[in-house]
Formats: sequence, C-alpha cells, structure tokens
Amino acid sequence: MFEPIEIAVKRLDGAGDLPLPSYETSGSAGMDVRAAEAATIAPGKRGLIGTGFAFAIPQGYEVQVRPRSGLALKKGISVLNTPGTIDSDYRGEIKVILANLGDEDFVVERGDRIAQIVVAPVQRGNLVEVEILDNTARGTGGFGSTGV
Ligand SMILES: O=c1ccn([C@H]2C[C@H](O)[C@@H](COP(=O)(O)OP(=O)(O)OP(=O)(O)O)O2)c(=O)[nH]1
Ligand SMILES: [Mg+2]
Repeated sequence: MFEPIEIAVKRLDGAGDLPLPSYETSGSAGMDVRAAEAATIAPGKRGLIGTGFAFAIPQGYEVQVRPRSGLALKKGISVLNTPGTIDSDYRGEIKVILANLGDEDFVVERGDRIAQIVVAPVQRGNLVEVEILDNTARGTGGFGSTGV
C-alpha cells in the first residue's frame, strides 16, 4: 500500500504559483496542504479555507483532511470535522475547516501549511435489513459501558 496511487490534480485560479501538496519526509503519511487565501480566525470561531486545488481521486480511495499536530499544540488549531472526507467523485476545490480552540486570533497567510491530507482505501458496505441481530457480549453497551 505504500506504493503511491496516481491522483489527477487541477490547479485552480486561486492557487497561483502555490506548490502542490507534498510529503515533507520520505515516511510522511500525509501531504501538507497550503492556504490559497489569507484568513483570521478568532478564538472559539471556525473558518473555511481553500487550498487552490481539485483532485480526481480514483474510485476505491478517499482523502482524509487531518490537523497538523504543531498547530494543534502551539496554537490550539484543529480541523473541525477531522478527519474531513474528500470523496472520490468530488471535483470541487479541497477546502479545510479550521477551528480555533486557542486564546489568540489565528492569522493564516497565503501559502501557510494549514492541514495535512492522507490518501486511504475505502471499503464500502452493502446494508441488508434484518429483523434480529446476533447476540454479542457487548450487546447494546456503549458510551463508557466498559468503564471510563
Ligand atoms: O474537510 C472537507 C470535507 C469535505 N470537503 C468536500 C469534499 C467532499 O467530497 C465534499 C462533501 O463532504 P461531506 O460529505 O463531508 O459533506 P456533506 O455535508 O455530507 O456534503 P454533501 O451533501 O455535499 O456530501 O465536500 C472538503 O473540501 N473538505
Ligand atoms: Mg456527504
């Protein structure tokens, strides 16, 4: 699975001369994506930031939008809907929803690396409706049923 799959990428008008998303090291799981626009996100607020690129992800794969730990730890910045889901049939601009959990304005400059994207295989399910489900030890236990 470490062998990369080819993903077609379109540079949108807003991308200008931004570099393509890329892996920062030879073992990185995620490619950092950059802001194609400036933004300021106040504490407790969220913002939608375009990356300037659109993908044609091969069917059977998705791209997940995830936070960068450095922004989370140092600035309190996360991806609100992490992991964001880029569907294989989406042809629009990849955008990032950032949430500011810090106590200062988060200022985004164009070109800043604001999140990372991870390519992942997708297993879809075919739901078959039944009257009775098989019994399990967990049963209907959830939400701390095994202790907190
Ligand atoms: O962080 C994200 C999440 C989603 N998207 C785009 C790509 C994705 O394929 C599409 C739909 O995402 P999702 O299914 O999460 O949103 P929805 O609220 O279900 O919208 P829709 O009804 O369009 O599926 O929005 C992004 O650009 N960034
Ligand atoms: Mg959806």
